[in-house]
Amino acid sequence: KYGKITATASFVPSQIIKNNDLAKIMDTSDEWIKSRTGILERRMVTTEDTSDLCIGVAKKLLSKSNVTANEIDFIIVATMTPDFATPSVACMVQGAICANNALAFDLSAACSGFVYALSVAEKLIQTTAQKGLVIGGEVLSKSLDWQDRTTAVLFGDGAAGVLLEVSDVPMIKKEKLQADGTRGASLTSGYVNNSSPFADPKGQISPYLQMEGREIFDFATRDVVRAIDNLLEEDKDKIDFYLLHQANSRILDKVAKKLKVPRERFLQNMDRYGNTSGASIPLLLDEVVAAGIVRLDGTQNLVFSGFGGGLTWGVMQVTL
Ligand SMILES: O=C(O)C1CCN(c2ccc(-c3cc(CO)ccc3Cl)cn2)CC1
Repeated sequence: KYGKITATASFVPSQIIKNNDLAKIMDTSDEWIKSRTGILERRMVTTEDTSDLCIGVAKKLLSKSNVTANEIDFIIVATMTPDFATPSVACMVQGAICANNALAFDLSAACSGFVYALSVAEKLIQTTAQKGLVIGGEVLSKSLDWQDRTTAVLFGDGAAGVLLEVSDVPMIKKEKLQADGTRGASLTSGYVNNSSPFADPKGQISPYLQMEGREIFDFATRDVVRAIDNLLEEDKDKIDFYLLHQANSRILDKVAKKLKVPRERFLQNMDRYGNTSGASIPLLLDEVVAAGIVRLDGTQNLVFSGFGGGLTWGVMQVTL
């Protein structure tokens, strides 16, 4: 028994924020953002929260397939920006679509979240489950320090996901999920300071996203490249498309070069969405499936690779 992606869907806020919209409120420019990241615009919520975006994805996945909500056995949401610590976004989705037979939990692996979640979901199918939803969803705009131009311009809001159903054909050919907590301080977000009347109010830690950009950039172009190389070995040329976490187009340039793979095999849409962390890979997948570039007919070999906070990184070779 294996998991197979039988549908993809995405749900993004309607508000588009262009680079020049940011240049109006902080000391940055379209030129800087475009040249250093490849980002031209991104979506930002007005009133929606992560649960709203993920519920939108779930509803679309059900309507695109002939699967009913009570047939869903599990819902996993990969997010680093949940509405609440509890209830999980996954539980909020479960309630909203009345998937009353589904277990539901959030998975916290930042930009590796979708790959981690897809791997875990596949294990549920290999043991007991038949059908489930794997969704990556973020409202990063609520985590950003809007006084810090080095991070505020990089991120966007959005959600996307897949319907996974049991199949006799293996989808995941190879996978490797990794973490390095000793480097976790390079990318932090969402710290909640203790405010108990009995606590010692030690130095307050910022609740906003903070990133050592150079460290993370180097991590992406070293550790992640090594992980992809080690996993694929001689399969590199068999891969039709690489769907990497959409953090920065210059990173895709460097990774393609180091892997000696044509750059055009590295699909991208961060130009229109920015870095949407756990949503970035499913958002890209849904777009290229909708465009007919990727087909869910078992004829194409893809690589999914997420990398980011934790630090975490994950590589998966799939045949969709
Ligand atoms: O060119 C410059 O000065 C700067 C240099 C730093 N840059 C970076 C650095 C790191 C990331 C990034 C972030 C995450 C978090 O999801 C994950 C993975 C990555 Cl590789 C994105 N951009 C932007 C342009």
